[in-house]
Amino acid sequence: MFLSIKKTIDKLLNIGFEDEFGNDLNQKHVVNFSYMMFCASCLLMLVVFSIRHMPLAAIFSLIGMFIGLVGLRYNYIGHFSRAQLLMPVLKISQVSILSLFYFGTDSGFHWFFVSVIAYSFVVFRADQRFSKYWIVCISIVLFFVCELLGTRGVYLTSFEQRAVIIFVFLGLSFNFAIVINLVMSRLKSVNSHLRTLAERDELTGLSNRRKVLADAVNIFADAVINRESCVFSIVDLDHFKKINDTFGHEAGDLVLAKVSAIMASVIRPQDEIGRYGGEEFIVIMPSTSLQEAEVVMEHMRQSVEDLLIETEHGIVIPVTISVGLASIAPSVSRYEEILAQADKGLYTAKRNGRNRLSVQTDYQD
Ligand SMILES: Nc1nc2c(ncn2[C@@H]2O[C@H](COP(=O)(O)OP(=O)(O)OP(=O)(O)O)[C@@H](O)[C@H]2O)c(=O)[nH]1
Repeated sequence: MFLSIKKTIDKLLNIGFEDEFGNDLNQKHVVNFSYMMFCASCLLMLVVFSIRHMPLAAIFSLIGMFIGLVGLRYNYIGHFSRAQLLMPVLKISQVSILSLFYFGTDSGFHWFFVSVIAYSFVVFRADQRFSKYWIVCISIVLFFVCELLGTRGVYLTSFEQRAVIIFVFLGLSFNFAIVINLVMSRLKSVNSHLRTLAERDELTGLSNRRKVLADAVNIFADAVINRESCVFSIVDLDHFKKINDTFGHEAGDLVLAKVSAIMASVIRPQDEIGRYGGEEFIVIMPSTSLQEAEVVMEHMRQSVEDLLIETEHGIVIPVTISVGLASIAPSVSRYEEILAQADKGLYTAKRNGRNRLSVQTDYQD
């Protein structure tokens, strides 16, 4: 149930926004949330004033709610700056009027100025310092005005005033809980997006060099600790320069993307693949013997050879790969040694005519 409430709140806060990673998205969510809270409070006051037969105050609440909806709409249709600025103006007016003239300052209703200050710090960017500090200053001054004037609630009994204090406490807690939650979950999603960007190769969608080498370190360490076999393989597209020269760089990119996709689809779930650089890739196969690795890589070689890559002019580009393989050995203490060995295997495969595998076993070379 808690999850479905959270999902509904998330959906509400996301209305009007794509799941993007723009700078302002977090602020937009907080602005959305603030308007929703503001409209809900206006609705509540409308009910209270109607029950208490206070038509003028009820009309004010209605107008407040209408302006709140206008602000919400500004946010949805992209007038973010207007929405951003209108909110604190509304909130400051609402808190001042209700605190001074209705609830009385004994109710502590003016503590809601704290939420205005928090809003300013979350929503305004560094280049909007001027607005931010003005709003903060006005909120602080009005808070002290309320505190010093000490007006009594005109229409409230002392019991009702206590109820307002509890309402202020709960309202502020809810406000802070949601705003902090919004900021934190936004930070988390931006973080994971940045990590994906930092670890992915843009063209092929595979792990980039940094990520695949980090995987290599971890898999190598696990293999050493568990005394298991593991195989590193380096894959290189054959005559790729010729492909670029004949069909153009764009066609070359297309070939890289297609070959990467097919290679990623034929490796096993436990294997890791990444772009080492240019038209070179690394495949790491943990807990795998050389014979098993050969089967996987031969399947890959065949799948690439069978691949039909057509240019936009309908010309089929023939593409093959050469593969060097090397397995962990008792004498090896660094993963770079297996990689260097696999690279020797690749060199042999190229020298022997390309479109083939070459297993390198002799670390003495
Ligand atoms: N289109 C495209 N080309 C790239 C990219 N990265 C590297 N290249 C090209 O890949 C080519 C690699 O050429 P070489 O290293 O001579 O290798 P090769 O032509 O594949 O020859 P062999 O490896 O000996 O079969 C160079 O022309 C690079 O410009 C890329 O991201 N996109």
